[in-house]
Amino acid sequence: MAHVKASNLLVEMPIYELSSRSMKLRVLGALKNNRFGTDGDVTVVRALQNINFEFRDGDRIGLIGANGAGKSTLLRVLAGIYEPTGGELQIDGKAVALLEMGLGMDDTLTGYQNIKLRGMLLGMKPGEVESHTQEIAEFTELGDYLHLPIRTYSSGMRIRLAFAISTTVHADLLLLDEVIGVGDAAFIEKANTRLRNFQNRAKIVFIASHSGAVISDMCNKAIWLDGGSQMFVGGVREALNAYSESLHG
Ligand SMILES: Nc1ncnc2c1ncn2[C@@H]1O[C@H](COP(=O)(O)OP(=O)(O)OP(=O)(O)O)[C@@H](O)[C@H]1O
Repeated sequence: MAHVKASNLLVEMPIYELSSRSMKLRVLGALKNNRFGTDGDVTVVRALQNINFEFRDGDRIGLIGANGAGKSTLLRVLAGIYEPTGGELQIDGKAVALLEMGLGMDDTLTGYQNIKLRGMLLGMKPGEVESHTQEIAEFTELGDYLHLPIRTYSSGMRIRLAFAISTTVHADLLLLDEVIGVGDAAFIEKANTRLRNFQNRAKIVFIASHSGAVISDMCNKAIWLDGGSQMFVGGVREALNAYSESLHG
C-alpha cells in the first residue's frame, strides 16, 4: 500500500544574492507578508509552509493555485529533489516524477546507453531494462538515432526518449506537472495514451495544473495553495470553488 503524509511541512530557499543589508531591508520591507524571513545572515523565501495532508492508494490529488503558489515546489519535495527544511514528510512507496525528465541523461552516451542508465537510475534492474528496451525504442520512433550520442538530438527527441523511459518504470507515487511538452503534434496523442496508462498503474498521483477541467477530470482530491500556504485540502469541487471565489472576490 502506498501512503504519503506531510506534517507542518516547511520548505525555505536561501536567496544568497541579497547580500547587502540595505537590499535585504528593502526586500523584506517591500514584501510585507510572511513569505520572507532570515536564517542567520541569509534571506530566505518560504516556498511552502504549514503544509498538512495524508493520502493513500487510489487518491488523485490536484494541486491548484496562482503562479508562485508553491505547486512545483511541492512536487519537487515529494520527488526528493528538495529537502524539507522543517516538519515531516513520510512517503511509503516509490515516487517517480515526470518533471525535468532530461536530468540524469548523459550527452556523451547513445540513446540505447541512456535507456540503460536512466532506467537503472529510476530503480529498474538490468534484466528489466533489457526486457523493455525494444518497446521503449519503438515508442520513441528515433530509429537509428538511438545508436548516436544524444548530444546530436533535438530537444524534442531528448524529451521523447526521457518520457518513454520514465513511463516504463513502476511508480507507487506519480508526480506530474500538467505541462510536460512531450514533443510535436503527432507524438502528443501517443504520449497522452501512454501517460494515461502510466497514471492508471500508479497508486497515488499528484498533478499540478492551472486547468480546472483537467483537475475535475483526473482528480478526486485537491490542494489549493496560495503564497506557499495551504488554503484548502479536500474535495475537488470545494477546492476549485474556494479558489475561484478568492479570484473573483
Ligand atoms: N530555487 C528557488 N529559489 C528561491 N525561490 C524559489 C525557488 N524555487 C521556487 N521559489 C519560490 O517559491 C515560490 C513557489 O514557486 P513554485 O514554482 O513552486 O510555484 P508554482 O505554484 O509552481 O507556480 P507556477 O504556477 O508559476 O508554475 C515562488 O515564490 C518562487 O519564487
